[in-house]
Amino acid sequence: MSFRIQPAAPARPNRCQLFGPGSRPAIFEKMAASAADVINLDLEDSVAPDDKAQARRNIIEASHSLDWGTKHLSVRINGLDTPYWYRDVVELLEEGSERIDQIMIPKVGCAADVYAVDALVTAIETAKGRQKKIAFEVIIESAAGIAHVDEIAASSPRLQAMSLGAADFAASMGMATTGIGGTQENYYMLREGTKFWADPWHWAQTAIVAACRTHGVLPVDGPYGDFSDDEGFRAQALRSATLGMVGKWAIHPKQVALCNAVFTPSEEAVAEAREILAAMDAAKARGEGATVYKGRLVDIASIKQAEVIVRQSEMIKD
Ligand SMILES: CC(=O)SCCNC(=O)CCNC(=O)[C@H](O)C(C)(C)COP(=O)(O)OP(=O)(O)OC[C@H]1O[C@@H](n2cnc3c(N)ncnc32)[C@H](O)[C@@H]1OP(=O)(O)O
Ligand SMILES: O=CC(=O)O
Ligand SMILES: [Mg+2]
Repeated sequence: MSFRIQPAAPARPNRCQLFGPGSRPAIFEKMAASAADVINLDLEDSVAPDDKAQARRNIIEASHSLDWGTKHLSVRINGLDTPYWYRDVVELLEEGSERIDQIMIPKVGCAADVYAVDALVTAIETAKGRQKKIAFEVIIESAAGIAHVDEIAASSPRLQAMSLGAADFAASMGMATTGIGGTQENYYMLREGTKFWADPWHWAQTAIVAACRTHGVLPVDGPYGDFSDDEGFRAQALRSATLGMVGKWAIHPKQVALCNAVFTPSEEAVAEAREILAAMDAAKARGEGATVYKGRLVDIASIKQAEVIVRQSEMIKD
C-alpha cells in the first residue's frame, strides 16, 4: 500500500452527459430541461466545418440567455490538430458567460495537449478578470491517448473528468468495426461450437478508471451510437458502472433516463450498504475487524466499498 492517500474525485453527480450540436440551437432549451447532470454543447465532430463559427455564436448566446439550472455546463472544443480550437477557447472565454463550467478537450494524446489549452485558458481568464476558473474534461479516443492515459489524468488541476470515446478510439486503433460501443459481432470466444461474446472496450475502460482513480478524476463512459437499442445501452452502462465509471454520455434524449437508472444506486443497494456499515460498527464495538453479513464475509475493505455506494447516493438530490 502506498503511503499516498488516493485523492477524491470531484463530489458532483456525473451520471449522464447529454450531447447536442452547437449548430442546433433549437434543442438547447430541451437539453437544459433534461434530467442530465452534465450538458455538452458540441463544437467538434457533430458540427460541419462551415457551421463552426455560427455554432460558437449560438453557444455564447445560450450561455447568457438560457437558464441552465444546476447543470454542469461543458463545451466540447475542436481538437488541437484543427485550425478551430484556439478560436473556440478565445471566443468562449472572452464572450461567453461565467455560466460555462467546463471545456471538453477531445482527442487528447499526451499531457502537453492539456497544458497547451490550460496556458491559453489561464491567460484569458486573467486578462478578462473571469471570476470562475474553468474546469476541464478530456476524451481518451486515440492510441496515443490510451498509451499516455496516466500522464493525461495527472496533467492539470483543472481536470475533473475523462471519457472513453469509442468511435474515434476504434478508428485510431484500426479496430474492424463501425459500431460505437457495445457488443461487437466478431469479438467472441468459442467453446464447443458456442459463441461467448467478450467486451473489446473493457481494457481501455479499466485503464481509464485506474488512471482517474489514481489522480482524483471522474471516469466516464462515452457514447453508445445505436440509440434504438435500449437493452444494448443498458448492458454497456451496467458493465461500465461495475468497473467504477460514474456515468455515460447520452447522444439522444431517450438515453438520459437509461443512464440515470444505471448510475443512480438503487434503494436496495443503498440499504444494503448501510446495513454493512452498521454490521461493521457492531463488529468494531466487539473488537472484531471482520464479521458475517447475510452469510458472507465483510471486513474493513467492505466499509470502503459500502461507502462508495452511500456517497454516490448522497450526491444525488432528485
Ligand atoms: C461520436 C461522438 O462524438 S458523439 C457526440 C457528438 N454527437 C452529438 O452531439 C449528437 C447529438 N444528438 C443529435 O444530434 C440528435 O439527437 C440526433 C441527430 C442523433 C437525432 O436527432 P433527431 O433526428 O432530431 O431525433 P428525434 O427526432 O428522435 O428527436 C426527438 C426529440 O428530441 C429532440 N432532440 C434530439 N436530439 C436532442 C438532444 N441531443 N438533446 C435534446 N433534445 C434532442 C428533438 O428536437 C425532438 O424533440 P421534439 O419531440 O420536441 O420535436
Ligand atoms: O467523441 C467520441 C467518440 O466516440 O469518438
Ligand atoms: Mg470522438
